[in-house]
Amino acid sequence: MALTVPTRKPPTGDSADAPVFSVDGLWKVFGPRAGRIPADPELAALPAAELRERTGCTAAVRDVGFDVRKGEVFVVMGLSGSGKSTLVRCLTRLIEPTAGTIAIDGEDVRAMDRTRLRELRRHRAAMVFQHFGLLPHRTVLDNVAYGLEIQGIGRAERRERAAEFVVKVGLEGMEKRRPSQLSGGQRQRVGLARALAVDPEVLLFDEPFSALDPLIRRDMQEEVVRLHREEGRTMVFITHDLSEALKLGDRIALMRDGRIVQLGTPEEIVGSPADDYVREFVRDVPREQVMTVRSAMRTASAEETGGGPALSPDATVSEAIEAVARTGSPARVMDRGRCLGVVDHARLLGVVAGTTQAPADEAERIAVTGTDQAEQGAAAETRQTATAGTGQKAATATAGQQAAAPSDQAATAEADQNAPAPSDRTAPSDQAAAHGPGHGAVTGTEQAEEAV
Ligand SMILES: Nc1ncnc2c1ncn2[C@@H]1O[C@H](COP(=O)(O)OP(=O)(O)OP(=O)(O)O)[C@@H](O)[C@H]1O
Repeated sequence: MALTVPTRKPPTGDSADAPVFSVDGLWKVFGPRAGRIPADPELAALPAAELRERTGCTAAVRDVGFDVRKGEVFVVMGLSGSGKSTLVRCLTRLIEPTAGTIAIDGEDVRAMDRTRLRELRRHRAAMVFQHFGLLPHRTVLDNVAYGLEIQGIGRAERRERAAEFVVKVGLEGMEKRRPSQLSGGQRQRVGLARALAVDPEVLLFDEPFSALDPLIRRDMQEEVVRLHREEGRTMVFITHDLSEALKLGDRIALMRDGRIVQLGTPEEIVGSPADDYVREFVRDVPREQVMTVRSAMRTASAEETGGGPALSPDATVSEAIEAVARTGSPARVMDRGRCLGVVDHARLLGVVAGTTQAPADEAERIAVTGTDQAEQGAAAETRQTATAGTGQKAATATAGQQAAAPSDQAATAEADQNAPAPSDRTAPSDQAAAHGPGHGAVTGTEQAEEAV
């Protein structure tokens, strides 16, 4: 598996740790009398197959809690059917949760009325689907301007803003083309530009690149990283692709059977898997490309602090291997002029071999054994960074409004999921809401337009 994990920087400023989304005890159960499942400890504890057999219900999301912090790329990863899409759709109630709490900037999402919900989806937390659902008879520029149009922004202003985002995603000169005159990757860029143009606080991406061929996909991932780095927007990104998760995520929530089995930075997930399932999941990841030197360093001797190559605590083990191989001596891990520790051949090999401890544990150990107070402070700080692991990467964007529109419609029509449903698969409206255009719920772009 080839990986290029971008160097991460923690967000700065007082609001860096303020959650945008706060989720607690969230359940989504599909099926008859779904509400009884979370309320009954015995039913709630049943494995998926047994639950289905006994109640006819599927618990797609089971007692999930997490915060999405401002400015981070929060990746929801898991195999097909693990509950990723359901979870993310619950955030804006495109799927109605069965139990639990969801807040955006402290506001209770479950208490929102229809108008407030519409406002939430259009302006605050917009969804970008796998198929961006471009309007075939409109030009690139008008497709990008479309989200602004449904926000009621005047023609001149929306075209000006749209033009700005067309440039931003690298489509300058293609403004007058129609979607049929674009490649798959270029179409994705139009969708991304449209999302960005409406300027939401959070962008929710549902496997936006999974239909692209590998090269275009990599291109688009880099585009997202670049845009995030430039604009620092909060993003929630669903993927079933581990390398995509490691590349894009500041933190990753790994899902299995509706639960989050581990939530952590890529380094924490790869370096310290929570259980055998996660360990198996990350087995083939090239650890040296994900782990940083903070997980490999040891305390420096007095002699070592004085010389040798210098690396930042965020440098990857792979970068350190290069530095150590080039100079033949241990490399110092430096933070604002202080030597936090050193990495040598043995420590670096330990990471590659998977025998080195988790980053947080390691930083803690160094904090305890460090040679002076300053070093202790620095190591503790390092641990903080490793744990927080948020980044300045990535992008801004918004939901394609025409993607949001049909889902809006579907969600509005949606029945209360706690009400009896005829079968395991719940009401058609729920399915539409659940999967949006990318899953074929509302596929026609004209339909989308009408819906607005
Ligand atoms: N409308 C529905 N009615 C009944 N069960 C559903 C419904 N939607 C989803 N499910 C079930 O909920 C579980 C989680 O589905 P979900 O689509 O959230 O998974 P996912 O991880 O996003 O999968 P994929 O990667 O294949 O999109 C699955 O078992 C699925 O069959």
